Amino acid sequence: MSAAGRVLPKAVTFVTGNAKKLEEVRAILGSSIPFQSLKLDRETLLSFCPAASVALPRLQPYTTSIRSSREGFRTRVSVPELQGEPEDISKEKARMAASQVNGPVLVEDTCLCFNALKGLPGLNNLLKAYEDKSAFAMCIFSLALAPGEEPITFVGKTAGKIVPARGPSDFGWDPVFQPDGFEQTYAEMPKSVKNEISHRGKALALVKEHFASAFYTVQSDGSA
Ligand SMILES: O=c1[nH]c(=O)c2ncn([C@@H]3O[C@H](COP(=O)(O)OP(=O)(O)OP(=O)(O)O)[C@@H](O)[C@H]3O)c2[nH]1
Ligand SMILES: [Mg+2]
Repeated sequence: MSAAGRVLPKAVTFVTGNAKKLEEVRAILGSSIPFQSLKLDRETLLSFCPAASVALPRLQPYTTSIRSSREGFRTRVSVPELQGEPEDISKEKARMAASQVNGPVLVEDTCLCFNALKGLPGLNNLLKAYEDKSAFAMCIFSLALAPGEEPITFVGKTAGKIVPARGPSDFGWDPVFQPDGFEQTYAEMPKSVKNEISHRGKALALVKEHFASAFYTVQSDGSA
């Protein structure tokens, strides 16, 4: 059955505990799709989603607490961190979030992949042992239109290399990732340039295409 023309009960909720991600998603999406944002803590998420307590052990959960002042939040937030294949993680996040929000949600999972290694603290030291510094940044968005519905995924990848840190250090590994074809790291380049060529920008271009072809409409009482 096609989802085209489907009426959504409310605007899509982008669920994340990461203020920097939200900032970029807002800048990239603009008003192209109807969305709002929500920070969810792990306990709330789990309490609304009994199925998650079954799903989580399968994906080996652990909790990461973010000291939010670094990311611009006033309170300490705790978001669920799952381990597994990136696409599975992203989909699982979407399932849990859709149950909690009781409506359409968009989530994302991001990783910096260096051969078999993912973005780790002290990456440069770790990579000293390797001649090949090539890497790619990957972003997987998952859209769940309703609780219990199989999420749709959108993947964006940007190839580059790991370099000694350059530029502002307010967003994760941005200072050590230099995309191919550029002399600047993600952290050094203007935000508009990063958003155009980034893993996140590419994945969101697919999300936008999906919305453009699916013709979703949001019920006029969008606050429901
Ligand atoms: O330098 C960066 N440039 C980026 O463009 C970017 N996107 C994500 N990250 C970092 O990668 C880790 C796992 O990300 P992640 O997907 O698990 O997100 P998260 O747990 O922070 O938030 P969320 O899961 O609530 O959405 C987190 O430390 C994020 O800060 C980035 N770092
Ligand atoms: Mg996370």
